[in-house]
Amino acid sequence: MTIPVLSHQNSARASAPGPALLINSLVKEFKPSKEFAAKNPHRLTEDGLHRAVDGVNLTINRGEVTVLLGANGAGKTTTLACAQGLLKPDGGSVELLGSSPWGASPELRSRVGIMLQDGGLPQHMRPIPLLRHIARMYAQPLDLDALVKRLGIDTFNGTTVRRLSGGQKQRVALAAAIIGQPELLFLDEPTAGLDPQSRSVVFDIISELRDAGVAIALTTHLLDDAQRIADRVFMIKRGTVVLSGSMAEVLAAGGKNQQTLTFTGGTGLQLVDFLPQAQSDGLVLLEKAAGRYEISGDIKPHHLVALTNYWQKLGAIPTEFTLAPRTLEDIFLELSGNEIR
Ligand SMILES: Nc1ncnc2c1ncn2[C@@H]1O[C@H](COP(=O)(O)OP(=O)(O)OP(=O)(O)O)[C@@H](O)[C@H]1O
Repeated sequence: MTIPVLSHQNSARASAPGPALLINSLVKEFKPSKEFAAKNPHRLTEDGLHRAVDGVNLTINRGEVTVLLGANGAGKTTTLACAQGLLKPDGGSVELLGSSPWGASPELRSRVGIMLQDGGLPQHMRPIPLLRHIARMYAQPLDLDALVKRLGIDTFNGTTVRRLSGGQKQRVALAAAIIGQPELLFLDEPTAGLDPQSRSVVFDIISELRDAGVAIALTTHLLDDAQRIADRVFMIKRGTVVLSGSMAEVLAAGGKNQQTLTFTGGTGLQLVDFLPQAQSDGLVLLEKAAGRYEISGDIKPHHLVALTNYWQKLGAIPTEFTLAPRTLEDIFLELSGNEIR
């Protein structure tokens, strides 16, 4: 099932000139909390401020899903709040559908859909009356009955927003963000907390919106989901973009022939035991958990031969063995480090 009406209106928008959102050299500073200032003196400006966004350049194209990645506190929400006109930056510029987002006209606002992390929905209303109310604010809303059925909202309409589960609130928040047929859609963690069925429906809806020409800016910590859905990636670390490009470019960053081999075997294995030349070939072996290993790098056929010879000598085979290209998660962890923020 696809979302009715959607393609009709948005296909014309997909060919509108220029990107849907253009952010140039964006800077946003906050007065830091005492705790932040004490723990991070090196991250304060000369004026004692915390520069949460430090020169971000970002483009969101029509007909594409763009994902913003970054550890907690990296500056994603602040960047998007500036882009949406909710925060005034201290430097740089933002063009939202060709105009400034600050003091934006109701007409401009009606072309932008925003799904917030906490839903931002009135707590006392039931979902369908709430969505009907929101739909009335738009000139050409989506077919409410079809949307509600698609997202399974009809199955919990007897409950007010306050009492909905996290995943149910997410679905209502998504419906509220797209019902006005936005040209540019901001989705904050759209698949967090969803069960597999709802997650799959949300993926399908996002793909259909993208195919209909909607520009989608998405933040998520679910890197599998990001890799599955996004066309373009911006990775933010401490307020600056550290990696950007198409998904294919980002996955190829740092070497095209990077792969990860995972297997389970006896504990305490040393790389040199079974792959004598592996270290000089630049491979890295990690024992991720007891008896569970990960070899990463430019893995060649002779490495696999050495590995199977080793197992033949032992008279054993691993209980699990996978060889896969580097994932977005591998790249994210390399760039953002393992430290918790
Ligand atoms: N109003 C504010 N006053 C002071 N500091 C703030 C304010 N808003 C955000 N910050 C700080 O700015 C930094 C960036 O926060 P932001 O919410 O943009 O991060 P994020 O990348 O969205 O993180 P998360 O993944 O946890 O949502 C954080 O250190 C945060 O504490």
